Amino acid sequence: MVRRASSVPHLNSSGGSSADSAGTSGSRRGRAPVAGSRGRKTPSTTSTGQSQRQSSGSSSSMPRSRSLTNGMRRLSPQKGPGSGGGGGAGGGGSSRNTPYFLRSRENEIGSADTLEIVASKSTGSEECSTPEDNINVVVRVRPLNDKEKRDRHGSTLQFPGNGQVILEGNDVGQKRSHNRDSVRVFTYNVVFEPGATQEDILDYSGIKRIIEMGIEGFSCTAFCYGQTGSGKTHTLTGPPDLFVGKPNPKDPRHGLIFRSFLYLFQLIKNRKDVNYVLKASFMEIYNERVIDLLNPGSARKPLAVRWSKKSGGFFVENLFTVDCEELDDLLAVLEEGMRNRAVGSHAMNDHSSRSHTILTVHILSDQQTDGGVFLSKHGKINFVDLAGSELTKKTMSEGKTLEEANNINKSLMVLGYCISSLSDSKKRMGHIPYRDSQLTKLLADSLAGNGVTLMIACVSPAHYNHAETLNTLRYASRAKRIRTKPVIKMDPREALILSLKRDIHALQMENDHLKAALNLHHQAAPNGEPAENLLELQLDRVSSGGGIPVPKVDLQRLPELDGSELAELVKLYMVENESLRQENNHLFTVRETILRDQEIVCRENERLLKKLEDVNKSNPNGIEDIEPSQEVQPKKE
Ligand SMILES: Nc1ncnc2c1ncn2[C@@H]1O[C@H](COP(=O)(O)OP(=O)(O)OP(=O)(O)O)[C@@H](O)[C@H]1O
Repeated sequence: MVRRASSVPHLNSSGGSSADSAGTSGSRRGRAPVAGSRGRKTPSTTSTGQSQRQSSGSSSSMPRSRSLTNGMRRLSPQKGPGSGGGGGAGGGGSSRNTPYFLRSRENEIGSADTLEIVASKSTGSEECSTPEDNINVVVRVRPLNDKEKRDRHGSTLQFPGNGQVILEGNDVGQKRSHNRDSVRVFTYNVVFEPGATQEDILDYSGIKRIIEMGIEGFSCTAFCYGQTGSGKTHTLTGPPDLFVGKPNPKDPRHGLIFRSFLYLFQLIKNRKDVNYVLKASFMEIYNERVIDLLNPGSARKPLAVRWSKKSGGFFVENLFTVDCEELDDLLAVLEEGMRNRAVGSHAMNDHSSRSHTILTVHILSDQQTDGGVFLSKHGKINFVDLAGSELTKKTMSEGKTLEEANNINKSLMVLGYCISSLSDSKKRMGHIPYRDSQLTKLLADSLAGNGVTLMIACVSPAHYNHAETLNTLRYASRAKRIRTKPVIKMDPREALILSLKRDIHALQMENDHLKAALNLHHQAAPNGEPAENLLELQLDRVSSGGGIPVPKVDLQRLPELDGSELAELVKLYMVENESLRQENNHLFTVRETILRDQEIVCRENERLLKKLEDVNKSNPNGIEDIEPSQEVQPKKE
């Protein structure tokens, strides 16, 4: 049974979907990588150190099993249905009906349709922004697993619809107050019940909007948060056995990252007017050390996290960034990283992620604007799979696993502090402890800054996880209060030129419009009227006042210009701007004068008509002079 979102709230709890039941056999580690499993060519890789990227032609430094397409290519995608802004298969505009196990508040799923980019008007602006918005938070509830079913663990969650989830009961071991279970209601943008499929997450979580905005040049992040074993990795990548051997792209268990890649390529292929270059990196934060998952090396040497004055954010020095010319290249990055990430086993999850991972897709685009200026943007999408919070007593962690758990819990605690401070309107202006963990340093921009963020909170419905589920739901509620203001960051020189160009374009249009309007008046004016002479005179003055040559600029050449050339260019634009402004003011004055003259003529006409009427009235039997053309011809029978 499938219903539209608007009717969802009236329905009861879910039925399951077998399509999404995940197998858990196999291992992510210790298997031989499948080189060239997709028939790819040798990868071209670069390692980034902030803005300066070191070329790394050495094949020894390449990820072991990756086999990516060589070189960077500017795609010339073909236009097809759904092109232009990525509305195509996107966001909330899916043609499929909303499944009944998805509890959504109406209009909460974003898509590019709702995206309104507000270009800053001020000269020298470095950014295009959208209005301030809250972080989009959705909740996914996994099904009870076999063990939980065997042990007869009941569900502690209910789904009344309308984006709500009800948590019933008390923490195991806690005394019940007044013999009554407590009931807590939480509301999110969307709640995915246990029967939701991987495809539902793509269609209804808002990830499509994230991808569309990434393409538009925004910095976007999708992250999964939740206790260990709650389904974060399952949601983002699918079960681990998908990455063993040759992956089957049609497997319905593929997670959000795989599906997002497909969607991303579908969108950019439809944009004929833009050249795209994609690059990807994949890292993990393991015990507070950042490891490059595309180039871990045998020693798994950690990379440094540094502050960039230029971008005003943290970055990982010397992180590999792989050029991804084709979809297969991106998928190879995902597979390679999944094989290299740290996975362990404990009492609550056989394949527990022991690290936080961040897979980043950089989307560089070049688009020629109406004014002939090339506009380049750098959007990115981070997919963050957080390690799960865990109660070490429950997971029975010890030794290495215990150390990992402590680090995981510590960094999640710092993330919690940051989220809590950012969600408080007073505290958000104060100190936010981003620097206290590598994770928060690298997520700072996504959480507070100019990015677009989707949080998928994963929870278990089992009663014995009540405390952890409550924690996650509270965490998610807090995150929902965080407001961000997505901004496209641009090169300041490009932004300045673009802004001036935009002004000139608007003034030019105004100018054309005024001239056309004046020309109409000109034609309408009776011959010999003084207004015509005045108009000609004025228009002569206007056209002789212009004539400043419009400098042609290719933004790609901007970096080659030195300071004085750039200053000269900006000066020319400003002069042209000023001249157009003056010309337009002048045209406005001319128009005013003509309108005034017209009014005088109209009034004069009215006066004459009135006079004629009076004459006719005073001479009712008089013979009227009738023009020959106005004579009435006798009608022929
Ligand atoms: N929606 C789901 N449908 C079917 N199985 C699921 C679902 N979510 C999770 N699982 C299964 O539950 C188990 C734990 O999931 P997963 O490893 O994704 O949890 P996690 O939150 O990433 O845990 P950790 O933090 O320990 O890494 C896996 O066997 C996974 O396949």
